[in-house]
Amino acid sequence: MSASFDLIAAAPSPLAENGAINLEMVRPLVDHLVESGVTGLFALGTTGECMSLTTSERQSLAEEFVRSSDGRIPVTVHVGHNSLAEACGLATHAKLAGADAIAMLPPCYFKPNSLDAVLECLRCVASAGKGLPIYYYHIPHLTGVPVDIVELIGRADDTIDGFAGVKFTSPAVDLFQLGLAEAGEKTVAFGVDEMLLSGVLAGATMAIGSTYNFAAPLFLSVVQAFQEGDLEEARRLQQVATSMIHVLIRHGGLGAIKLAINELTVDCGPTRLPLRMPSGEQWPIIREELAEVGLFDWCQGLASADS
Ligand SMILES: CC(=O)N[C@@H]([C@@H](O)[C@H](O)[C@H](O)CO)[C@@H](O)CC(=O)C(=O)O
Repeated sequence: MSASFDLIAAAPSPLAENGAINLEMVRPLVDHLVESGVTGLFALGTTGECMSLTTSERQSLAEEFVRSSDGRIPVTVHVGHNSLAEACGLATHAKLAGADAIAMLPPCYFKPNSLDAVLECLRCVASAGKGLPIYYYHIPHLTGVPVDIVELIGRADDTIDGFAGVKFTSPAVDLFQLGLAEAGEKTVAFGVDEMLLSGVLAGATMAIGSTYNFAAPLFLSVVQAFQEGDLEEARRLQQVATSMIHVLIRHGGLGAIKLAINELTVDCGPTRLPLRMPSGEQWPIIREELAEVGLFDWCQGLASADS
């Protein structure tokens, strides 16, 4: 690839069959991610089921992700929490654990009702992170906290030490903001895998997503085709990726994505309620549909994974 592009895997949190965190599977997962071509990992975010874990479990997993990476790829730890006090504690812990950056979802039960309130929360957590780069995690369709990210970037850049940019996981209608934000020289990490090419066209130079855990080669090919000026090939490859994601959404969304990660890379165990995972018996059907849309043509290593 000519220009640099950061494809970052939103890592699942490995759990044992009884639902307890499984620290032993973190290193095998990180080893796989390092080999897969991703340039970073995002721990304890949505894919990591952050809101279903206790603070102590999140701290233990954060430590193990950092230890397992051992400097091979940067580790960003999501620290957002409905309790700002807990979020600040997680931010300080991430700093002490050696994380490379942190990210913060806004509190989403008692929701900040203005950009000023969002910035106040971000400032608290940034300060607790003691200078760690911090990204605002913008996912309004799940948090119910709408933010104009161009305005947020402008205000945060001037007033919040360590502010590094936005993790932008928002429906298409906001996509125009991404291009404007990129112009502001702050990093906007695009978080909608099924629209990666649209994000790249809008100017994104970083993407964070769940399906990059097992399909990084396919998505890296999308970006490479675009950078080489072959828009038709980039669109064709994006269509394979989007069809793949559609299969997984039809079979259960994040639960099906974690099942695919388990079956195609490293076994990270079940999801925690309220998330549900398709049963193992479903996998041959899902795998067949993934093969039909061409996933395994682009991820050779996966084709050999046990069906
Ligand atoms: C709502 C959601 O889970 N979005 C995912 C996407 O990667 C998503 O799984 C993918 O686009 C398929 O819909 C990521 O943006 C989430 C993420 O990066 C994280 O785990 O924090």
